[in-house]
Amino acid sequence: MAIQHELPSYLRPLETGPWGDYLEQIDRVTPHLGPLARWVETLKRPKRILIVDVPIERDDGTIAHFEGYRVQHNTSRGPGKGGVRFHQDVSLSEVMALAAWMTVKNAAVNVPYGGAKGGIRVNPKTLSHAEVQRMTRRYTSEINIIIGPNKDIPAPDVNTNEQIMAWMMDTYSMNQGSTASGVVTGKPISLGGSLGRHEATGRGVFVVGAEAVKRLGKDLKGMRIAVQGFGNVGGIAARLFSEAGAKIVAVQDHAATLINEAGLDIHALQNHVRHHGSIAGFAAEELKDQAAFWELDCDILIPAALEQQITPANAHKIRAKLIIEGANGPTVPAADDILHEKGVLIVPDVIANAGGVTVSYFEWVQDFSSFFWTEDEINQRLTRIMQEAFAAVWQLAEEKKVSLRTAAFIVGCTRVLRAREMRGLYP
Ligand SMILES: NC(=O)C1=CN([C@@H]2O[C@H](COP(=O)(O)OP(=O)(O)OC[C@H]3O[C@@H](n4cnc5c(N)ncnc54)[C@H](OP(=O)(O)O)[C@@H]3O)[C@@H](O)[C@H]2O)C=CC1
Ligand SMILES: O=C(O)CCC(=O)C(=O)O
Repeated sequence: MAIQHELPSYLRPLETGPWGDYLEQIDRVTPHLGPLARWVETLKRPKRILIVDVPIERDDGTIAHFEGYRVQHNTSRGPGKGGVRFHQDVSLSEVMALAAWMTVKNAAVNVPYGGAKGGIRVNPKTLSHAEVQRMTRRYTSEINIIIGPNKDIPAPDVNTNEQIMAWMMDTYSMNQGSTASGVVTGKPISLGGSLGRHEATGRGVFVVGAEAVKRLGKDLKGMRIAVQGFGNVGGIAARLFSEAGAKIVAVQDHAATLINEAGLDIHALQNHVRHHGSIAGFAAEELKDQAAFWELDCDILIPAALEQQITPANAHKIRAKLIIEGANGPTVPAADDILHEKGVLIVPDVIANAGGVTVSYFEWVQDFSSFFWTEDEINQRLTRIMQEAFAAVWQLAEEKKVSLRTAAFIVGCTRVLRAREMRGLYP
C-alpha cells in the first residue's frame, strides 16, 4: 500500500499562492465599488470547500490516495460553475483562486452562474487510462453531494476533457438513479455536449484579441504571436489567429519551446501533438532555454498554460505590446504593475478566456430543453457575447482610467455584490 508522506498542500499558507493574487486583485477593485464595498468580504472567502480523499486501486494492485477538491466560491447569481483540473500542482490555494476567478468571469460576461472549481493533485500522465477512469469516478462520487445541474456544474480544465466529463456524468447519474446530462458541460456531443464547446475558449481568446487589435488601430494580418501552452486553449487560439493571417512565431509547452520567424505551421503542429502528446520533436527550431520564451520579439503574447507565469522576474523583459490571457491567473499583480508602466495592454483572463464557460452555458440550456443548436448559431452567439462584454469593459476602463482587469472586475464584482445585497442574509 502506497503511503504519502508529503504534508497536504492545504496545510501550507494560502496567501502566497494564486489565492493571494486574487485577494490583491479584489483589494485593487474595492475603491471602485462604491456602497457595495460594504459586501466585499463576501468575495474574500469561499462559500463552501470540500476536500476529499480519492483512493484508487492501481493496475498493479497497490492503493494510491490523491487529494481532491471542489470549491464553491460564490453562488449569489446562480449555481456554481467551473472546471476540474488534474495536475500535480493542484492545491487548495489554487482551486480557491480558480473558483473565485470563475465568480468574477461568469458575472463579467453575465452568464447566470456563481463560481466554482475542482481538481485532483495528480499527474494523470503517470496513470493508465483505466486508473484515470477509476480516479475520476471515485472523485465524482466523493463530491456527488454538492454538485448537480442546479447546484454546481463541473467542466473541463487542464488535463481533463470530454471523456472525463462523460465518466463524471455517468457516475453522478448512477448515484441519482437517472441520467442527468446537465450535471457537467464539455461532454461528448453524443451525450448532450454542445457543438463548438471544444473550441470555445480558444475562439473567445481570438474574438477578444481581434477586438483589442482593432482598438489599438492595428491589423492582425502579419502580427507576430507567441503562445505558451498548446493544449485546448493555446492550440485552438493559435490556429484561429494563424487562419486570420497572423504568424505564430513561438509556441511553448511543458517540454519544449519552438520558434519560427516565418510562422509555425499550426495544423501540422496540432497533428504532431495528437500523435506524440507534446510539441517536442516537431521539425522546427527549438529554443533551449525555456525561460527565454518571455524575451522573444513578438507583437502579441498569449499565456495559455498555468497561473503565475508572468512575474516581476520576466515582466520587464516582455516585448509584446498586447497580452491576451488565455490561462487563468497567468500574471501576478506585481508583474501587472510593471507591464502597465511599460504601456503593455493586457486583456485579462476573466474576459479573454470566458468563451469556454459561455458555450458551457449554451450546453446546459440545450440539455435542459433537449433541443440542440447548430454550430453556426453557437459561434455567432458566442462572438456577440464576447464582443459586447469586451466593449463594455473597454468603455468602463476609458471612463474610469483604469486597466482592463480593474474594469472587468468592477463589472463582475458589482453584479455579484448587487445580487448578494438584494438576496439578503437571513433564511
Ligand atoms: N479548457 C477550457 O475550456 C478553459 C481553460 N482555461 C485555462 O486555460 C489554461 C489552459 O487550459 P487547457 O488548454 O484547457 O489545458 P490543457 O491541459 O489542454 O493544456 C495545457 C497546456 O499547457 C501546457 N503547460 C503546462 N505546464 C506548462 C509549463 N510549466 N510551461 C509551459 N507549458 C505548460 C501543457 O503542456 P504539457 O502537455 O507539455 O504539460 C499544455 O500544452 C488553464 O489556465 C485553464 O484554467 C480557461 C478557460 C476555459
Ligand atoms: O466551462 C466551464 O464551465 C468552466 C471553464 C473553466 O473552468 C474556466 O473558464 O476556467
